[in-house]
Amino acid sequence: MQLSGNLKTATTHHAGVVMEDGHAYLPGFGNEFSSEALPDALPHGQNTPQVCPYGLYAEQLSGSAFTEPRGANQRVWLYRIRPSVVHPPFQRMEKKPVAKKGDWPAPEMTTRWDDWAPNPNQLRWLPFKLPSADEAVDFVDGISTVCGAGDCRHRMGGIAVHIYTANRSMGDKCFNNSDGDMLIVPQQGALTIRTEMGVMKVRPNEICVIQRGIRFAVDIDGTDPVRGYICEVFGVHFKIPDLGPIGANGLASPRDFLHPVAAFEDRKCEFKIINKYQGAMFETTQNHSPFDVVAWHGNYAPYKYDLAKFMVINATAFDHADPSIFTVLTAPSGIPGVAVCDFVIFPPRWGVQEHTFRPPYYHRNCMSEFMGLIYGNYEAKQGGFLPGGASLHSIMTPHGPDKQCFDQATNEKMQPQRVADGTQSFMFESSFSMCLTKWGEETCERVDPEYYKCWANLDSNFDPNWTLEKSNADAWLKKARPQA
Ligand SMILES: O=C(O)Cc1cc(O)ccc1O
Ligand SMILES: [Fe+2]
Repeated sequence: MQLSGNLKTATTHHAGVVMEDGHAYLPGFGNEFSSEALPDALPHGQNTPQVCPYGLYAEQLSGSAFTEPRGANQRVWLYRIRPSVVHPPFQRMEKKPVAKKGDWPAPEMTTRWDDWAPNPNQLRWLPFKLPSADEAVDFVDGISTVCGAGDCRHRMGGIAVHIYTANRSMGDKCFNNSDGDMLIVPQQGALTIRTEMGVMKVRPNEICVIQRGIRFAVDIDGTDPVRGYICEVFGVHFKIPDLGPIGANGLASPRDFLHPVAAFEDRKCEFKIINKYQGAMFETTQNHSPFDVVAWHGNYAPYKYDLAKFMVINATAFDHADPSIFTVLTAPSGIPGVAVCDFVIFPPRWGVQEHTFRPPYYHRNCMSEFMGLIYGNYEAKQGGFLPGGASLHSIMTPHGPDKQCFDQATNEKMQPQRVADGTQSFMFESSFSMCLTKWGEETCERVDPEYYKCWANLDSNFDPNWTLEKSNADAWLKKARPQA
């Protein structure tokens, strides 16, 4: 398969499974993979022979401390044409000038959380602006930070939520994020992502994770603008959640996580490496492609996942289950059950509960909830929350269904009905109290000042003369005990 330049993919027993996007992948969450683009490029029986096959260099990329327990230990061995260290020194990148053309706001990626004042209000963003045709913006140049918290300089964890927009491919330029793992959620337009481990195509309603330090370049089809969301986590890695009483099957299945197969290019060229290190951007230009890994083995590799494959588990009798039942991936903090980030989706499904206010309940949470919409609409807000937009309900910030949703859900006939058909919304739920950035609250010019009004007409329905007998409210409980 010819992918770009003289990129060659695996042709051996490590060839992976060719999926309908035309690329080959290695399935299985957390597996130990082996992949070689040329036969016998992986050394047999050892990692570092005196001379590697094909004259390749062996290089280890560690995603965990050497001494972490086996279940948490992540590393990959790369067999490459040149070691990554062959590059001129990185230079600090100039701050980008404010965009003049169109009304697309100049992007700003940051991990400085104290530059902007806190705001405890409910926030909603209209769809983030896309670059106009006369602005050439690639994926890494088009990233802006909306909110986040925590420190990328230690392993205690942290989170940053970014929006990306782009209308150009990165070409001979790649991104090396030294700070965190990136969960990328395309909302508009497909991404073809070249990585050191191979190529992945990620379309809207698919997501991918590219771990810290893995070099990657994002290409797009033509110049149609793309947009999406990124959740960057510091010091931790995403994993699929434990299932507890659900059993051995359900939610996201390990076999549906797809990793690229080895693909390399042996190309002399001016190749720019962008390095985000301690929140600052650096660049260098080397004289060859960094995508020169002929073979690799290990368990530290990017992956993609199709959200349509999520096996939904939900309440089938009464009441509304907490959204944790929809967790696709979790980046755990050190505290049991507490996440740096849970990636939660609200997938199409049946709603069948009876005697129940079916939409999300009103609540205040000790977690931050950042939501995005890939397509369609969100079940608790039929209007205003639009694809490519977002909302943030911060720690202890009250929120819940809007007036229209409340009225509908309190009057609707309790029969099975499809929920969220033709839609896909998601949430980055974090135990961190996230700070807004200047870009997020001001520069992007997308904060909807009217948001609070969607709850304003939720009037009192209080009836002091209400009685249990008159209301017959417990009839359904009695029905469940016919012998009594
Ligand atoms: O606030 C939201 O819309 C997200 C959410 C959904 C849900 O089903 C229950 C709780 C919750 O926070
Ligand atoms: Fe919520």
